[in-house]
Amino acid sequence: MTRSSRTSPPPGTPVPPAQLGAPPPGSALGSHYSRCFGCGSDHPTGLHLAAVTPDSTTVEATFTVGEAHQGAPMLAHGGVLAAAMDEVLGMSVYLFRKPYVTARLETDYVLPVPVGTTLHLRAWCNGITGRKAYLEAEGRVGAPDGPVAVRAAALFVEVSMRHFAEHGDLAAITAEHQDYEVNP
Ligand SMILES: CCCCCCCCCC(=O)SCCNC(=O)CCNC(=O)[C@H](O)C(C)(C)COP(=O)(O)OP(=O)(O)OC[C@H]1O[C@@H](n2cnc3c(N)ncnc32)[C@H](O)[C@@H]1OP(=O)(O)O
Repeated sequence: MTRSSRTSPPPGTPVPPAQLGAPPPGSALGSHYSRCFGCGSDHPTGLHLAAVTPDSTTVEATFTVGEAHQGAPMLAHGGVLAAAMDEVLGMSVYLFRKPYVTARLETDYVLPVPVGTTLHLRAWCNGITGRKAYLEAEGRVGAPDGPVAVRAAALFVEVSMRHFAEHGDLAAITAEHQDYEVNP
């Protein structure tokens, strides 16, 4: 992956261990919001990512490219592929049990991805320092060890739950997802 300095952890940045309260190894990861474009089951044309954590610190997910996800005829749109990477990266940082948002997302498109392809996604953390989490992900065609089609590197920044209350619809999130206190 070609990463910029903004998505590369400073030397010595520790990779955090699995957190107390993280889903146990092998757990399926639910959606954080049913209308989320990435993981929501109620989104009619969303990505419907199905994800598990093998070890409580990384995420593996699948996403099948549908007709609603085209850019060129019968090929996945690059922005949709970036969204899939953003989602799996977000799922992985969420394993560290704090709210984060994407601050920067870098993507390498390595292969064209036809409609009907199942991408096998994997995301992991390269380090967390202060509010900044450095993450990486890849998407492989057809199988977990298939050819790499997409790579991503990202900086996520920790926010408080007030971020969602002030800028979005906190009630809609907390109605479905009650393991965060708004005013801890
Ligand atoms: C309970 C369920 C919750 C479910 C959550 C689902 C979330 C799903 C994930 C998403 O979809 S996120 C959506 C897309 N992202 C956003 O909408 C974020 C929009 N951006 C912001 O809100 C703010 O810019 C941000 C919170 C990221 C940072 O603003 P702040 O004012 O809080 O922090 P600040 O600007 O001081 O930055 C903190 C640090 O990050 C660094 N930083 C911020 N943005 C950066 C950037 N783009 N590139 C590099 N560094 C960046 C910044 O330089 C600084 O570094 P230092 O601490 O070393 O000084």
